[in-house]
Amino acid sequence: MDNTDQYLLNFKGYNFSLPVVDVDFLENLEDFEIRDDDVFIVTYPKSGTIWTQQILSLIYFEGHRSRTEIVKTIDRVPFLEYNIHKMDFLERPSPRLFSTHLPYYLVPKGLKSKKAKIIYIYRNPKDVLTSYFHFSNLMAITPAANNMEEFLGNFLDGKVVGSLWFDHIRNWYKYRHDFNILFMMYEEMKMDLRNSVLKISHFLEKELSEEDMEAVVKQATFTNMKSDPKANYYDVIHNEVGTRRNGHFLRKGVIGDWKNYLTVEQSERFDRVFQRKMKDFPLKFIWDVNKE
Ligand SMILES: Nc1ncnc2c1ncn2[C@@H]1O[C@H](COP(=O)(O)OS(=O)(=O)O)[C@@H](OP(=O)(O)O)[C@H]1O
Repeated sequence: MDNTDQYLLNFKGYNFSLPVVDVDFLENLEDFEIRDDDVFIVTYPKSGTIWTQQILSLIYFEGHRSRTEIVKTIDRVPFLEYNIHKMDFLERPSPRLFSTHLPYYLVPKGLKSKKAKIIYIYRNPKDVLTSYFHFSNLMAITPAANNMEEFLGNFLDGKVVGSLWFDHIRNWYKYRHDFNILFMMYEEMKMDLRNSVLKISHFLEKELSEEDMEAVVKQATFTNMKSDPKANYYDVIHNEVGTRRNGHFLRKGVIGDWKNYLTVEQSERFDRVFQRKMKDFPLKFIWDVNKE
């Protein structure tokens, strides 16, 4: 994977996906006008973005809950910096929902008015790494990850889209008081989806009826999303962006899959870096279904 330059665009110290980013848009991103009722999902890649896109669009749009309006999740909650459908964001009716992988220092400054809401989803980084490894082999727009050893090195060096996982989460947390932000953990969503949807809807000040809550939870499960063409990105990855092989964006959706892919040595190497970079970091991580 020594051809990363073909795939990465480093802009102001952060790596974007070169084939799908619009540099002119990035140049003006700081001044992108934020509305008070905008909602942003912020994630490091492979941490639960599509899942939260689905949850938010189900919370906000009756037509999505009832399955009467056929709009793909990616168009309901588009990526700010990867606007692959060239949507006119200024024309979008409120409330606008967005996704982004941006680091805290590159987001539009209007978010600092603390009116628009941000939901930051984080996931244990060994599962992020594992999910990312598979994603890199699947997608044509990322450098193929020849083997885990090589990918681990790139991940730990931040030579991937999203740059360093450690910096992303640490800084979003450090500067959290500058924003109106809720931190949610992928593993908690996995272990108690209902309660997580409740937390998210409280934060969004969108109280759901019992019936609507049921509909959201049911349609946001891994199994349901995997078989729902609006929610599983099938079209986006296979017919638009392009893949190298067969595979699904919704791969396994479990906690602790890293144990099937990292050797003991690789895991220990990861631990050493994690301990060094994350010491004093207050958020806890769940690495395994059985232990924290
Ligand atoms: N409903 C649900 N439940 C549990 N897990 C889910 C769900 N939806 C998506 N996923 C898993 O999230 C991983 C993809 O992460 P992202 O959506 O953040 O990817 S991306 O950054 O937008 O490319 C990817 O993880 P892995 O399966 O481990 O590869 C998806 O399967």
